[in-house]
Amino acid sequence: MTPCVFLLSEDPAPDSLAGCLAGCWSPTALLRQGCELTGLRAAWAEHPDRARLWLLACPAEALGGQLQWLITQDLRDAPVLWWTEASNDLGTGGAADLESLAWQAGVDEVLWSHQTDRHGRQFERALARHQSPGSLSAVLRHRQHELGALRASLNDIPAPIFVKDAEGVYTECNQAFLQYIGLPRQQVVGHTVYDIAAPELARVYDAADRALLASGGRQIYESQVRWADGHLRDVLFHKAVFHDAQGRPMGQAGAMFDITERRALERQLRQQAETDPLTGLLNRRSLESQLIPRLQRAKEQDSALALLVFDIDHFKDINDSHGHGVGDSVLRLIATVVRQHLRPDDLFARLGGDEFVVVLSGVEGVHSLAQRLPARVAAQKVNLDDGRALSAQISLGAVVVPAREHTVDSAIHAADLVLYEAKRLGRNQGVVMDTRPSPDAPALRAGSA
Ligand SMILES: Nc1nc2c(ncn2[C@@H]2O[C@H](COP(=O)(O)OP(=O)(O)OP(=O)(O)O)[C@@H](O)[C@H]2O)c(=O)[nH]1
Repeated sequence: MTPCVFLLSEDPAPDSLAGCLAGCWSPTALLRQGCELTGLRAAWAEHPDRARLWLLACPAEALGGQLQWLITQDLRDAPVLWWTEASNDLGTGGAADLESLAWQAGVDEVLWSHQTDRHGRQFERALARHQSPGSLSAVLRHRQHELGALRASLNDIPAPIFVKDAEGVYTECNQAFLQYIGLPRQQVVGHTVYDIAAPELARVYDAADRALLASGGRQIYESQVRWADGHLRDVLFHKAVFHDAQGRPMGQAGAMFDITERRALERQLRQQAETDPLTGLLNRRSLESQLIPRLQRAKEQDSALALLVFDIDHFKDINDSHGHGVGDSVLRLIATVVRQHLRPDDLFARLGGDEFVVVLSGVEGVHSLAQRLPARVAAQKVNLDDGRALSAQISLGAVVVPAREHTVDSAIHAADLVLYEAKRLGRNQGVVMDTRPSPDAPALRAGSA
């Protein structure tokens, strides 16, 4: 049966194509895009029983437009072959990319000009492949259409999406994924995470992939991904295993959600909720939440807790004489000075106003610290606007108490009582009360700066 070939082409069609077609198909069956639409429709309707085929001869940029035109004219019910000139510098990868692009656009088969001979055998074989409904080619065409449509939809989704086989080789990904990691498609599809990510991150992804394949089902986890600009971003992965007809895992598909900004905001909110904004120290609430488990551990080990409470002497006078701004500077300076004398595991909090608490990670050194801190604080100066300098002093009460006898509040209260004692003794000094049941433990020791 003589095929009815509808050629959509630049006008005129390339000579090389015309030459090829002349060998096999009647030129009367060729139509050009420039022809009258009514003429084209008439020609289309005239041959309903003959094998019909669209032959597009256009540059890659025009392909999508031509296919779209066929669809909008309701003329897209015959196979579409795309005849194209392969430029010499395209290379194998470039040709594969172009074919993939053509399939995504809805082309059934790509015919390269250099492969078509002057007798048109290429065209005949392609026609035979595409006109037999049960042929492998028709099935493949159907699949390619589906795949093309799927790829087009995946590319419309803003979240990066990827598909891997059971060996962890990427078999598909969308445009957002390529943009996210900053790699071209050919460096991703056909490769594994070890080819596209730094080894330490690749190991994390690979372990998660293996765990998911072993367990089946779905997986949601957070990890970091190096973005195209080189920065690490926080990413939430949603992944699922897919199976073949026999239920064997074939691979996994995943979507990535960038949660970097959300995590940063959470960190900021958590920090605001846990710290005193003026000094950056822990606030009362987070001191309690960190001290409760520490106290519990000390109880289990039947050990002691060393806790210091201090406040600024006559702080109200500083505020009244120099203003709240200077008072704030004094609070910040004292926080900085005291922090320099603590270890990383010590807890340091501003309870409110001019009252601070330190919980030492061990009891040793509490006496020397209690005596040293008032002297160190008194030695510091806050510069005033008028050129003068102001120094502040603190009074400090410290307790060493058996953990089993105390709650957080009672331990702070015990230290508060010792602080009053320091004030009563003349301020600007630290006093320590050790209530451990030890015969040689000194009950009360005071020291001034
Ligand atoms: N600048 C400043 N002052 C504060 C802040 N919070 C509380 N205050 C002030 O701290 C002062 C605490 O005063 P008092 O509790 O009377 O203590 P004091 O004057 O240090 O007296 P003694 O403790 O007996 O030496 C008050 O004037 C509060 O207004 C703050 O965040 N910044």
